[in-house]
Amino acid sequence: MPVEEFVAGWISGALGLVLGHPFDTVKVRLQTQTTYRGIVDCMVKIYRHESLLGFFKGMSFPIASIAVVNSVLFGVYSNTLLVLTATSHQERRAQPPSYTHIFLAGCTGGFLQAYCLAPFDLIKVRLQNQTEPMAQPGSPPPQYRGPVHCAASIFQEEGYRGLFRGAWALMLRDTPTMGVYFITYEGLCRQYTPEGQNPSSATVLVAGGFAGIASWVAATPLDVIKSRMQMDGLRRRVYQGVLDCMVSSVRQEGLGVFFRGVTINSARAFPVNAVTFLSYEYLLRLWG
Ligand SMILES: CN(C)C(=N)NCCC[C@H](N)C(=O)O
Repeated sequence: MPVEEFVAGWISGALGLVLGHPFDTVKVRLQTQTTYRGIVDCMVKIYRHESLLGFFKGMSFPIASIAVVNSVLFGVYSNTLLVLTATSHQERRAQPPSYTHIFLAGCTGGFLQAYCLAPFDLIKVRLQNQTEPMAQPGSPPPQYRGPVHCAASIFQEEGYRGLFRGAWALMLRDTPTMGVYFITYEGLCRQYTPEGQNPSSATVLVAGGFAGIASWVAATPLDVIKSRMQMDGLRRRVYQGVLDCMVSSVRQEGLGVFFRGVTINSARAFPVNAVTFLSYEYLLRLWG
């Protein structure tokens, strides 16, 4: 099994993650807390109460986990295409796979990455939702002192299964939307690249950016539900499951709830995924 795709997926994912984390913090707050009036209000409040560091809460863990998660996504995607079409990454420009194969490979990558991502994403969301200022002498300590403490507390209170809270919503979110992600990327690259050639850096940046936006617009409804399921049970259980969370969220907040965070998700998705795909393609060409 070729491993370059796994390594390239890891490095490119880490670059994208650092760039996108401040947007991600604002998004998670908007989706799970009602104290903010919008993106700007949320950013101003985070900056005033928690300083610039507030935007980077919960980042150390995703940086470590991106090694697993993004490499699983890109590695499984590419190796599934290899099984389906018997072409390696280098051969695919000359013999492009069908969109059905690309979609199936993307869904497979998304499904498997969601399983690896679930505990890391839960810890990230719990840490991002802590509104206490960081390292202020005299202020009450936050519930979780850091990612390891957060993981240990969840494990102690809720057992191994607690670490997978929201995992179903995450799998439902990621399986089809990763198909959308790779189809958009490949479709745009093919559209703007002469047959048989590699796409230019500008094409990769634009196609990667739009692939990120398309997949996140499709993913946002389940992203909201996923974040709520992950925050559920901190004091008492509110939702019985994914469906119950959807129904009660719509009852209380209307259909618009499914698009909470869509603007910030899209603003984050463009630069993150432009950089992710550019570094991924660059590394594979370097090693190929
Ligand atoms: C849930 N969806 C839609 C996605 N994860 N889409 C692919 C983008 C992956 C990238 N690491 C990012 O975080 O934007």
